[in-house]
Amino acid sequence: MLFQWRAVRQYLLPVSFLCLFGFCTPLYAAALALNESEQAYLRAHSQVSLCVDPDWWPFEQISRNGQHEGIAADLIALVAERTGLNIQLFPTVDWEASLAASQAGECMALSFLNSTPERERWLIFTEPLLEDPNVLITREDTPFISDVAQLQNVGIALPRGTAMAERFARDFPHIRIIGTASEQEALQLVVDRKADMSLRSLVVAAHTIRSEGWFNLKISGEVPGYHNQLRMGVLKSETTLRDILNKGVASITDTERMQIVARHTGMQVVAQKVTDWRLVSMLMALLLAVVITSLFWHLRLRRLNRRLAGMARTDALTGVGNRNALDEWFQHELLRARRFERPLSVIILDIDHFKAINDSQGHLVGDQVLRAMALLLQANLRETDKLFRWGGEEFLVICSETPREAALSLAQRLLEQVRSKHFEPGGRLTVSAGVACLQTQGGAPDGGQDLFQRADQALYRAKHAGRDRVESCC
Ligand SMILES: Nc1nc2c(ncn2[C@@H]2O[C@H](COP(=O)(O)OP(=O)(O)OP(=O)(O)O)[C@@H](O)[C@H]2O)c(=O)[nH]1
Repeated sequence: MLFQWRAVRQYLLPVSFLCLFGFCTPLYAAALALNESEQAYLRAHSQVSLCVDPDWWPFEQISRNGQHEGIAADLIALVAERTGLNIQLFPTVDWEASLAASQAGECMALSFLNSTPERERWLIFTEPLLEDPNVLITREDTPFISDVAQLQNVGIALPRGTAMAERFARDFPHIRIIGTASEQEALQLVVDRKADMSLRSLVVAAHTIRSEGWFNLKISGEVPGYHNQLRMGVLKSETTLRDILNKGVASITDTERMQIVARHTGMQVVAQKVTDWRLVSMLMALLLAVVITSLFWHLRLRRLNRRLAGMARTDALTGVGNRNALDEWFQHELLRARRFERPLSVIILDIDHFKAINDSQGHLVGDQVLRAMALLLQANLRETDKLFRWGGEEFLVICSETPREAALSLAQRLLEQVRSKHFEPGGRLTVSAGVACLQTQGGAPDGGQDLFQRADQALYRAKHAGRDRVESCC
C-alpha cells in the first residue's frame, strides 16, 4: 500500500456516486441477514451506549456541541445504519473515564481500540473496523525502506516508555533509539535532521504532517507486524451485540474505509507497489559498471593469457615453435599416426660449422643467420609439416602423413635450398640432416618414443660422413 498526498478522486468519486444512488446497498444487505436472536436483540434494545476517546483526533473526538466525530465515528455510524442499531454516545471527559465507565457497565460498547489481554478481562471484540499500520517517517530525501532489519547506522526517534519503543528496541537492537517526550517531538527531530526516522500510526502521521505543514517528511516504509487493529469492544455479556456489530463491520468496503480516512486526514490510499526509481537506477548503474569492469578485465586477462600461452610455445629468436610446442604437437601427431596407422617422420637439421660464423662474424650475425634459416626452411615446407627450433643451431621438422622416402626427399630439398642461398649476412651455408620415421604398417608396432633419438643418431652420422648430407634411421 502506498499512501500518497496527491488526489486520486478519479477512483473514489465513481464509487461514491454508485453508493450514493444505492448500488452498494445490495452488497451489504446480503451480508446483514440477521438471525432471529439478533433481530430479537434489536427489538429489546432501543439503544446501545457507546464510550469513546473524546480527544484522539483524527480517529475520534467529542466536538464542542457534543457530537462524536472522526474516523471511528463515521465507521460506527455506517455500522449502525446498516445493522439498525441505535448507537448513542455516552460522553466522558477522557479515555480513562471511558474505560472506567465501560468496566462499570455504564456503556455497552467502546469505540476504537486494540484488543489486549488486560481489556479482554471484561470485553469481547469485533473484527477490526480499521487496520492502521505503523509506518516509518523520514525526510523527503531518504530512499524507500523495504526492510528495517537491513538499516545500518541510523537513529529512530520514538516517545520514551511507549510499548512501541520497547518493542522496536527488542526487535531491532542494532538501530539507535532517540527517546522523546512526545510523538510530536519525535517528528520534529526528524524534521531538524537530529534523527533519521520515526515510527507512527499511519493515520495519525498523515494528519500531523498535514496539519503541521511538515511536507519535507514522507512515509518511507512499513514495519511488518506493527499494525494497530482498531476494533469495537463490547461487554462480555453482550455476545449478540458483538455478532450484530461484526455483520455491520463486514459490510464496510475498503473503498468506504479509504473515503472515511481521506475525509479526516486528506490522505489518499492507493494500492500500488512502491518503487524507488532513483535507487533502482543507481543500483542499475552500479551493476552496469561492475559488469563492464569485469568484462574489460576478463577480456584483457584472456588476451594476456593467450599472449602468454603463445610466448610459452614460441622461440623468441626465430619465431618458430619451441620445445614446448614441439612436445605438444609431437604427442598429438604420434597418437594420430599410431591410431590410424599413418606414416610419420621427423627431420633434424643442424647448420654446419655454425660456431665459425659466431666466432668470425659475431653472435649478432649468428642470430640473423638463425632467423634467416628458419624463414628459408619454413618457406619450403608443406602446411602440414611443422618446423620447430630444437636448440642452438638445430631445427626439427615433424612431417605428418610422410613415409621414409618422402621425408628423405624433403630433407634433400631443404639441403639444396640452403646450399643454393647466399645468406646476407652469413654467406654460403650448408646443413646436415637426420631423418627418422615411424613404422606403423605391418610388423611390430613402433612406439615412436625414440624417434628424436633415432633422428639425432642419423644426424650424427651425416655430420661424421662429411656434413651437407642426409642420413636416416628408420
Ligand atoms: N648466435 C647464436 N649462436 C648460437 C645460438 N645457439 C647456439 N649457438 C651457437 O651455435 C654453435 C654451435 O656450435 P657447435 O655445436 O660446435 O656446432 P657447429 O659449429 O655448427 O659444428 P657442427 O654442427 O659440427 O657442424 C655454438 O657456438 C653456440 O654458441 C643462438 O641462439 N644464437
